[in-house]
Amino acid sequence: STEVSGEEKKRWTLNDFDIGKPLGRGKFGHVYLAREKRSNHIVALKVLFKSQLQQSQVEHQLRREVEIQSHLRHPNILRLYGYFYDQKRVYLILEYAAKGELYKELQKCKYFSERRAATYVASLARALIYCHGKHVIHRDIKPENLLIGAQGELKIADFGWSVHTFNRRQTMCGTLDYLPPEMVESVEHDASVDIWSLGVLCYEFLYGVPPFEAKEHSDTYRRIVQVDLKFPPKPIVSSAAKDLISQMLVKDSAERLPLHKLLDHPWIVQNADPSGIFRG
Ligand SMILES: CC(C)NC(=O)[C@H]1CCC[C@H]1Nc1nc(Nc2ccc(C(=O)N(C)C3CCN(C)CC3)cc2)ncc1C(F)(F)F
Repeated sequence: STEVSGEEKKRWTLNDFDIGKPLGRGKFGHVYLAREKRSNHIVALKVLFKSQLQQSQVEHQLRREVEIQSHLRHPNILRLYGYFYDQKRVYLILEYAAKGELYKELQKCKYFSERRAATYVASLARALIYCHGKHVIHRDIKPENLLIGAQGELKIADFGWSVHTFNRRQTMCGTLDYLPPEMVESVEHDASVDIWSLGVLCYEFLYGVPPFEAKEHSDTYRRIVQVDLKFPPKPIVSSAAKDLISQMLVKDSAERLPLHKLLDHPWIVQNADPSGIFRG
């Protein structure tokens, strides 16, 4: 039937929630632990100030983030249950990730074991395969955008930079001729941008620093476009891991290792926990 379940139609308000401790600051406001009164469901409530959103002209980006993330259902993608707003703020009702922010965990550990890194990379690859299957590219895979669930599983969050690519041919019934430049350009990159970012993330999980880091932005830019990939002698990392990273950090996007092939790579097969949960 066309009837949607209550939750989609539901008009949320602040009165539906008991607000708990602050979890920290996001880009445009604070995030609080909260409990939905009727269901006692624990959520994270991200509060964004309209004034700041307007200043930074990110309203369209936020609308796209909400539209995209609310339709994605995957164990390694943070759920967006809904949103509401009042005079001054927009509230996002998000899944609560009990074990917090991955980048803090990486800072604490300096770098991860090969088993932990492979388990995380495999679960992210599965989440990205799911996204790409829905023509969604995340475009901003990095430690700051990853959270850890109660069982230690990774959750991709913050789809602020994601785009919904459509096959222009289907949408434009065959001809591209009538597309203005900005629409043709809008998807100049394809899903393989996420493969590159996952390769950078894998390197950072294992070495504690990203591969093309440099003091000046211009130097980082040059190292990226030249794919100036070097593996330091310490910490000691297996050649299988270096082989996988080398197959992902390839300049020609068509040559990057496809995500489904990543899941069959020896380093992943030998090190990743199939459940996506790192048990230490
Ligand atoms: C992806 C995005 C870019 N990042 C964010 O939005 C950030 C901005 C602030 C918080 C986080 N957003 C979320 N955080 C959680 N869980 C969480 C976070 C932090 C801790 C933690 O370590 N403490 C409270 C510690 C406890 C100990 N004290 C000392 C320090 C803080 C524990 C659980 N779940 C959902 C969200 C979400 F995303 F839904 F909002």
